[in-house]
Amino acid sequence: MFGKFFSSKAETALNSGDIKQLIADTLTEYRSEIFPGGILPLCTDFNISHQGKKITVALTVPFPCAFELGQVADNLSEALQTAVTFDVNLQVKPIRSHEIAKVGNIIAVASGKGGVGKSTTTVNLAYALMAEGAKVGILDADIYGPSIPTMLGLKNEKPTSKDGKLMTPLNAQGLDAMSIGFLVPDEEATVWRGPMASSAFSQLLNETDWSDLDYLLIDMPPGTGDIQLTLAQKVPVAAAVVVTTPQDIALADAAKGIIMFDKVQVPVLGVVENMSYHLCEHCGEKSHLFGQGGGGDIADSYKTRLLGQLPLDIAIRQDADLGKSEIIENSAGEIALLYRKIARNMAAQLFYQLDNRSPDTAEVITL
Ligand SMILES: Nc1ncnc2c1ncn2[C@@H]1O[C@H](COP(=O)(O)OP(=O)(O)OP(=O)(O)O)[C@@H](O)[C@H]1O
Repeated sequence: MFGKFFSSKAETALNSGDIKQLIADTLTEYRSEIFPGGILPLCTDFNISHQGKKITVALTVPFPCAFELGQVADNLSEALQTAVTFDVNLQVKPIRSHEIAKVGNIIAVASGKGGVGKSTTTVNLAYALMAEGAKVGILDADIYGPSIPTMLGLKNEKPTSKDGKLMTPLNAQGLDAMSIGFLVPDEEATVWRGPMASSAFSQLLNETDWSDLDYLLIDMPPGTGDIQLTLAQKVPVAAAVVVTTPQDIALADAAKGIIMFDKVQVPVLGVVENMSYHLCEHCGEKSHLFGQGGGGDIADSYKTRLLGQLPLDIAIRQDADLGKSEIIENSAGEIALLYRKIARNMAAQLFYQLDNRSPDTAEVITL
């Protein structure tokens, strides 16, 4: 794209009109998994300004995508031999209306089978969405085995209340977090029966003073029984993501999860295949310990998509145990980038699946 433009301009220097056109063309013609129709047609605001040799492109986008926009800005800087920075304003539209103040889209993270890494994935996707530019909260609905407090490094913390009515969520390096594990000892919640567990969960959701959030991720209890069905029905969930591992038994349960959300008319954004492969730390060879291709097959069979695959990696397990996340600890590492890609896919899917209006084309404002 750049080559075509520059060769047509031959030896002449680019004026500010040319630069504006090049940036607009680049953003219009750019294609990727999350921008199948380009970037500019999705922007509700777009403005280019020059300060000396620096060019700032201000744009408003409907889902978080900081990493990809950063790459586009780098390519433009190189092509124009001038520093191009994007000033990104994120405006995520709430898809489903509900009464929970200040919360945008609620996304359930579910798994048919226990132990597939659902909570680990929820925490990392929450940090990944944040790294991509969104304001994010996490609500632990895994009443019978709340692991979120440990994974966020908040094991012995307790929420407080400013007004004696609403609880202030805990802050985990920028994430709003709430869990039954903050309020009652694990042994106590384990013996609760279905109705008590679901009313405790409703209270957590409704009586928390959430910050302004673009997304609230809910770590669902594993399985597809009554409690999961009740939660899926009662909570105003905009969409769901199903986490699985590639083993047949996990895939069969993941399918049940997709069917459950279908039944309650909650759209499934896609499947995340966790522990997909292991990379040998010596030779770098990829081995598929639990089988290959299962997540993609199940996504195809149930007309959803594979949002991404994550390795079985000791760093993921160690971080989870220590209340850390690769997205913060090693933000440029391969694992952090994989989670961020899945987070972008998930957010983009939510936008495309549920917002089928043909997007307005933003006007290009003069330099
Ligand atoms: N990709 C991964 N690589 C290595 N270890 C992982 C990975 N994902 C999860 N784990 C580890 O697997 C174990 C189970 O993970 P986790 O608690 O997230 O599963 P879960 O599906 O939420 O379980 P449940 O809902 O049944 O409590 C944890 O020790 C976690 O650190």
